Amino acid sequence: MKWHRMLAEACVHLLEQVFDEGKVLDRVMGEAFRVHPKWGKRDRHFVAESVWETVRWRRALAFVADASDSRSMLAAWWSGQGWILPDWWTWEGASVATMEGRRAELEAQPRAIRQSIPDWLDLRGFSELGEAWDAELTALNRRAPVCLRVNRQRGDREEVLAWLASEGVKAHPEVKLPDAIILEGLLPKRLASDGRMEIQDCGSQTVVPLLAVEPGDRVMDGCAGAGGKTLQLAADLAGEGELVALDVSPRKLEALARRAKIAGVRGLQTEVWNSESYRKWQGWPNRMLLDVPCSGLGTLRRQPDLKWRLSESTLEKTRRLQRRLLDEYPPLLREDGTWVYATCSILPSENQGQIQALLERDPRWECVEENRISPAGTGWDGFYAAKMVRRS
Ligand SMILES: C[S@@+](CC[C@H](N)C(=O)[O-])C[C@H]1O[C@@H](n2cnc3c(N)ncnc32)[C@H](O)[C@@H]1O
Repeated sequence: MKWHRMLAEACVHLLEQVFDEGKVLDRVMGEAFRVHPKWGKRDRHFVAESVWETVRWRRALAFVADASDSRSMLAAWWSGQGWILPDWWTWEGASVATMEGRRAELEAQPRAIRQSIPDWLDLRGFSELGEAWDAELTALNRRAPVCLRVNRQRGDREEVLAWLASEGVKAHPEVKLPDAIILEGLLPKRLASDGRMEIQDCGSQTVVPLLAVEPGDRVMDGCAGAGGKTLQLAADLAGEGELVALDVSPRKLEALARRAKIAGVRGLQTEVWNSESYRKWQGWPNRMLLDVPCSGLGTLRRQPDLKWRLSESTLEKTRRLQRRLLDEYPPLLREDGTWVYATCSILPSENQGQIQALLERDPRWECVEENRISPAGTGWDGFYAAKMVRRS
């Protein structure tokens, strides 16, 4: 292991932005790579892995180091990799030898420490999921591979796999899903915006098929964001039918429009949700996706900083928004319409709990199918989707 002092110090600076300033890890890393174009592949790998894994294992590393400052936690992470720390690396916490002993004690610590999550979240998860919570946390603490969804409008999976192989990218199909490819490394940046495929986790790819969109449908994506699922809906429409993507964020809709152009999507309208939207779209869609804002707990593998930013009060605020969207959007549907409620959470209070509560306050609806993607059961991100129709 060859140490570069500037890179090690950069890790501290990045961790402070995440832990002390509450910044989003993914953005912090993206910005760091942008302002340090001279960092080579190995440098970037060292910084990304050190920072990412220290964020993921923050609490466990603080236990091992017996201190919670970033330098100590990094020392705990690096020494845990078997690396000999350089003399110039100083930290407040335990010595490397003491850390060895404390590492051996980690398994006997309470779940919140060994699985590295805040106490309130551990209580919440256990109260909702019971014994299954521990296994879900284990799965959510693993590193996630890059998953792709083949854009069927631009080619089939075999063609994309052959093309990736010709570009030197190792990949294999996910046999349980029709369009999914799992990479055995990272996707080179120059291939990412090709339009033949989108980066989309396997769990996420299970939501849109539940809506059973067919060419000719009028589809509304009510919380489209930057359009991961809108593009999948467009592929199901195969250029026949209409698709409107709504969101409260103009910035996300602009990103969606850019992605849609690259993917060759036709007939897509985007609209920032406003006071007129409700009247304008009344009775228009026969298919609707409501991929609502949620805690994002099912995606902790990909955004481990989330667990340090969430709180019981933000969770409650999110659940209130989910309830409001469940009341506001589905009445827009045509009489014979079908809609799907989805989250990337594994908490029943954001999932089946919201659907149950809706059925109690509005008996017009009926849930005809549910899909719960457990990270422990699948190795994918956690998702929930409920297919809803009007009660006959
Ligand atoms: C889970 S994200 C959507 C992710 C997206 N469907 C995808 O697959 O990439 C939820 C989205 O709901 C949006 N949102 C929040 N409040 C909304 C509202 N009242 N109406 C429409 N969208 C809203 C957020 O801006 C966010 O982009």
